[in-house]
Amino acid sequence: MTGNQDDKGHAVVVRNAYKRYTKQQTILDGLDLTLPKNKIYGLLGPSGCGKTTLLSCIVGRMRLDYGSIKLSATTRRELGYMPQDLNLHLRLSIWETLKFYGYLFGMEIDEIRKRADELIKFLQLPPEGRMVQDLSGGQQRRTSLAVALLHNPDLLILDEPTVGLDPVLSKSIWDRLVEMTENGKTVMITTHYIEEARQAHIIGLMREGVLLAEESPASLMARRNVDSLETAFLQLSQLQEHNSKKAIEPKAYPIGPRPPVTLADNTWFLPSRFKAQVMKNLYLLKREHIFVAFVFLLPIVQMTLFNTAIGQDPKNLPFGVVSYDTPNGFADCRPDAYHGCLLDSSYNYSITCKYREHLLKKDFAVKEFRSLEEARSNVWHNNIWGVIFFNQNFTKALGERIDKRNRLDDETLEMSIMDAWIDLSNQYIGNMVKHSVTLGTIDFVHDVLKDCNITQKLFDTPLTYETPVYGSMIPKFTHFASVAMLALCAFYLPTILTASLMITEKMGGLIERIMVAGVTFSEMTGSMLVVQFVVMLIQNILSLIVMYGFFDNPMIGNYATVFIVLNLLGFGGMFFGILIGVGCNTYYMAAYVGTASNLMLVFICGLAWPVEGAHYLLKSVSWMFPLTLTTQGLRGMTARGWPLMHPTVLEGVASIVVWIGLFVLICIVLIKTEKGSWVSAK
Ligand SMILES: Nc1ncnc2c1ncn2[C@@H]1O[C@H](COP(=O)(O)OP(=O)(O)OP(=O)(O)O)[C@@H](O)[C@H]1O
Repeated sequence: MTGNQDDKGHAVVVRNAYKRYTKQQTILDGLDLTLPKNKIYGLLGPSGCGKTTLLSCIVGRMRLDYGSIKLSATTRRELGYMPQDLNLHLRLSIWETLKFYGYLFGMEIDEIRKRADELIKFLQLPPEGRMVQDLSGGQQRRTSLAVALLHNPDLLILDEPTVGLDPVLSKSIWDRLVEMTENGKTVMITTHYIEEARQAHIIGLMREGVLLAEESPASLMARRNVDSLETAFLQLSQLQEHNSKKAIEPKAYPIGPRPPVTLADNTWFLPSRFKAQVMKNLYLLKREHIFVAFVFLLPIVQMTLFNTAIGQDPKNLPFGVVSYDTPNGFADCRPDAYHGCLLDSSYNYSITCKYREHLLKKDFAVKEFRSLEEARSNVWHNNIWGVIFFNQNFTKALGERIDKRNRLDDETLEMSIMDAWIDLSNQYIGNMVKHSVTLGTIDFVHDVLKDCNITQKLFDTPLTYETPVYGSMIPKFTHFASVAMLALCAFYLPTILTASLMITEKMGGLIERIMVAGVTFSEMTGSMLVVQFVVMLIQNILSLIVMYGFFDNPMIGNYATVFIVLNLLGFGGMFFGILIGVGCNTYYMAAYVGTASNLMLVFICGLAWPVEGAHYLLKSVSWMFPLTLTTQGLRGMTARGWPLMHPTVLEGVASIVVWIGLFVLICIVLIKTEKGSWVSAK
């Protein structure tokens, strides 16, 4: 910020400051403020007049719309800030909080210990192991004040530090502030207790976005000829109201440069601040036993549920059989009796008994009906999934069909055919029933031919499927979807965790406070990534163990390379979570974005159904989405044993790397254009 020569010797100089949140209300209306060094400046004004807004702009938490702010402080360490709201991590103890902020300000542990002991005593704080959330409101505010005083800053900005304190403690705080100014410090303080501000060296009376007065309490009262600050303020307010009624032209709102408050250590990355953030994240994680257990249990539960609930063929489906070929129904079926070749003259049994055996082998719950009408009525009433019907003399007709083949009359051919009626309202079960009945019938015919020593191939379609090049002879849906499930979890579990952590910190104003302490976006996200990287590694290991160790999913590739690609997806998920955190200010919004994108990716990226089957327009853009190519690469690695250097796998890796870059880019654009932000205030 620029200033002139007169600004030398001043700790804070605000010139022609304008700020508004909405066009309807101007909060700072060309405000000028001067705070000389080594003084206490008491900023007073009615509730809602803009005191907090002004302080937020001074500490760099927000930016003016127009005007300038100059600080004598050149580094963040020289600035101490106590916001109006608590803005502290509730799940940290007093000591952990002080240690965290101490490290943020580059202090050594011995120094932090010494200052913490002194402040805990001075501010009468409870034992340092107590969590902030378990403190009373007053104790929380005192902890907040301790954080502002911890690093012994040259410039202290305190937003209502004495609210809710008993008068004795309040007085001792004021005494301490006076003492600090005698030792070269400067203090700016807001308070609702106007008379309390008598101890300030300068008073700024703020109203309707400007300062009505800026002078020492004594001269302020003397000039108005009153003996209380309250009365002086009242008089000035009345005068301002009178003058503003006379003003005819509304003032234009200026548009122009608004450089941010920049302090020397506002560098993009400082290892000490990064370390402090990592430490804080670990403290928080350590405290959340149940949450951590949940985070690690989630992939196990997801993978187990997926493998046990999805993709398995339904068993014991009720299926009807009507056989007019057995006069007394299946009661006549005696397994020892119907062995042998049905072409033999001694063969006197219904072959449909054998067919029933094959249906049972296909895990159908076979129900016998004596009439076709009754059976079909049961299909109609959803009691059975279908019915198969055998004509009278089916055994004889089948025997003739095998024996005579090309000399068969139409009637016998017709009699040797079974008819089936199937409920196809449920596509998956219907197809599965059809498939099982067909397979059962093929097995049955093979069995019959074998008993008669006739080569089975004679009655087969002229096509043989040899051992598959990749995959198993009977592919399962789970084999297709297992990789999709892995990819989805690897991407979304970190997304959920990152987005929720960011929004928690954002909503509590925590990010804003640590930002004032100098923490940058890269340090904050970097520290999150480090902690979450470990979480992600464990989650992905657990997912792989359950998916391939406990369940029979195809895995002929290299576990290490699959693991690497999964973790890349995890990084993609983390950066997507950061983007959600930057773009959304509430959990609701984040939940909607997360859920909507999840569903969209499942459909677009070929996770629930092969991309090859999608609409051609969708198919042509599907590859662009984050999970499509990477999942295809992973599928090739697990089911086909492709190495990391296989072109398709490399395409998948490149795709997620590009997406990570894109997420970072969008975050940066959102922050720079202030459309989204990693803090709530703007
Ligand atoms: N994020 C925001 N969006 C819109 N309006 C806001 C926002 N923050 C504050 N305001 C409005 O700006 C005005 C000034 O608020 P500010 O918190 O700066 O006042 P204050 O003087 O500190 O009040 P108090 O003494 O009650 O803390 C208020 O009318 C408030 O409603």
